[in-house]
Amino acid sequence: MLSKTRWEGNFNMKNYSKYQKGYFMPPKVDMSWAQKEYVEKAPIWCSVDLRDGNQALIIPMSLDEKVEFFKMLVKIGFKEIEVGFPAASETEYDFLRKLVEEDLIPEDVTIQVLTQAREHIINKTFEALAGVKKAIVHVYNSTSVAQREQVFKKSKTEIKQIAVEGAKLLKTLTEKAGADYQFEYSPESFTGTEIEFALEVCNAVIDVWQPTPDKKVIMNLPVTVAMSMPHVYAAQIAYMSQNMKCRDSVVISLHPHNDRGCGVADSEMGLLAGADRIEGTLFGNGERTGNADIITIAMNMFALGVDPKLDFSNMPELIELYERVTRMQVYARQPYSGELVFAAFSGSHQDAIAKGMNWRKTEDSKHWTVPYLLIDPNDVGREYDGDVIRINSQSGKGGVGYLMEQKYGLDMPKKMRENFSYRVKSVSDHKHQELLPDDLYSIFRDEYVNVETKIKLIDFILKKEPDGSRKGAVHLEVDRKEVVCEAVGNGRLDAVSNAVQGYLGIQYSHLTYSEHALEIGSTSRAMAYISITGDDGKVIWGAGMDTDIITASVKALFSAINRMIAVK
Ligand SMILES: CC(=O)SCCNC(=O)CCNC(=O)[C@H](O)C(C)(C)COP(=O)(O)OP(=O)(O)OC[C@H]1O[C@@H](n2cnc3c(N)ncnc32)[C@H](O)[C@@H]1OP(=O)(O)O
Ligand SMILES: CC(C)C(=O)C(=O)O
Repeated sequence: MLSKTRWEGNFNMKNYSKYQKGYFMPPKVDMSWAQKEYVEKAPIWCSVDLRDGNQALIIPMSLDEKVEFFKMLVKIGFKEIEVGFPAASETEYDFLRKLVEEDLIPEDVTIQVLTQAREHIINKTFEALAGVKKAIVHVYNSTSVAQREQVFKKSKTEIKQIAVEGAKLLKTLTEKAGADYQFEYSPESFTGTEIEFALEVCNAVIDVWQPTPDKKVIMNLPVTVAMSMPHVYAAQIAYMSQNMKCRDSVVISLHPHNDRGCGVADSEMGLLAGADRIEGTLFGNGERTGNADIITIAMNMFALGVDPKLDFSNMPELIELYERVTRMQVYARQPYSGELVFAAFSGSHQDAIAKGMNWRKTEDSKHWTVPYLLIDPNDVGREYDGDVIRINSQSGKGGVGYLMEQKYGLDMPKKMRENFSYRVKSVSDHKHQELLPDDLYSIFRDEYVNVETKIKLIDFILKKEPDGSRKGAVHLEVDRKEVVCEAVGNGRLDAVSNAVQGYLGIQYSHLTYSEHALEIGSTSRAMAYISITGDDGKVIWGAGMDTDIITASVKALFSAINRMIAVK
């Protein structure tokens, strides 16, 4: 958390005229891509976690941490991985060497390295690549108005020359190494560059590299800093895609940062507008507000029925590793991965989810349509019990009942669920905290099951009369004194009920009753639920648990009676 003193100063939100549009619309704007509804096929994914993500960390990853992260990226299914900026530091350099020397790069994975378009940095990068036969060498220089004026203090021609010289050096050194490297160029700060100039620089680099459809180059058009709404970026991508030289020999790649919170939207719209490849990171880690979150882009495809060709089925494992090695945190509401993204605390959501889940069981529906859940949490390794229905004072009977049924096999009557859920809400409200399933079970057990505060069942013997009624005796303990009462009734429960009402001088009506087995087998127990209505009209619920079903029902009755007496 930022310390309070950091916030002292003169802030002026009225000063918005200080800001102006820093992006450039293409000379011809084509928005036909906006007719497409969704991204129909997985792009080429390139993880830049180990470079862009890593360079933004307070403490960059150690060598071992980078190796662990790399293995996870491979497991997820990335085929292109930017492993670092080998000229940046010893760790970056050594990491690349370790991958090579310990043969950690699978056959079907291509590593990528980043270099500035500066001779000594490129030389150092190639030194680090010694012995690597297949790689993507990615060179960049800034082309934006601001960088030209303020940082490089160079003309457009000079800036283009930096790119061209860098491109030439990559070609020369690759030929010298006899390697099969693919080339990538980024007009860094593309979003602040006049679009025609960006195109001119890219085309000049293409002229140097002379790609063919069999040997494509990658032109990466980064949102180094997000400056516009996503449709503007997409219009820029459409223009670049339509006007770039040798388009069939060029892979158009996107690398959106998230300054405006639109990294994912920029990526998706850019793909619709003609891009082929996405550079991004897991959970959107990266400079400032981060890079585009590849998990979200991929899972958005998945949620529309498209195979994203990346596997996020074990999100909890991924989060554990990511948080440990980056020392960052996955935000609780991060799409698809945050702790709370499948959680429903509010009653009406829980009720709809519980009904939706039950509907799926009976309807055998092919497509996932459960309300409030975009995807099935199970698909990304999340549990319905602990992750979806979560209980606090906003919860309702639907969710509470669903949890009690799923977790403990307790199928309470609907009205009892309601009664219990109000009890649960009250506990949560007063404690001001979330309640876990075990807390719910404790409340249920303490409040409703085998309650013996005033009267306790010791035994009962009832015989069936020729007319079908029951007659006999009930052995009770009342206020710790043993008593035996005569019992007569239509059935066993009715007989016991009549005996107790007579002995205690109380009255109630409208007895409702239901029961079910708790476990299957010889040692199985039964659970019975009973409600009684007092002469004040109040409905009181009780539950009884026993190995014998009749005893369970009598205990449920006694629970209800004891609870009724307690509130009087
Ligand atoms: C948007 C992005 O994320 S791009 C990637 C950024 N990532 C990083 O910078 C992390 C790794 N970088 C580093 O470790 C260091 O910057 C190094 C080792 C690469 C270079 O270090 P240094 O040369 O000491 O410093 P620095 O990067 O500040 O160099 C600045 C000089 O390079 C020039 N420069 C910067 N980027 C480029 C580029 N892409 N191409 C050509 N020249 C460049 C600047 O104009 C400046 O020139 P000047 O010395 O004439 O003023
Ligand atoms: C090097 C480039 C692609 C970059 O990281 C950026 O522009 O954000």
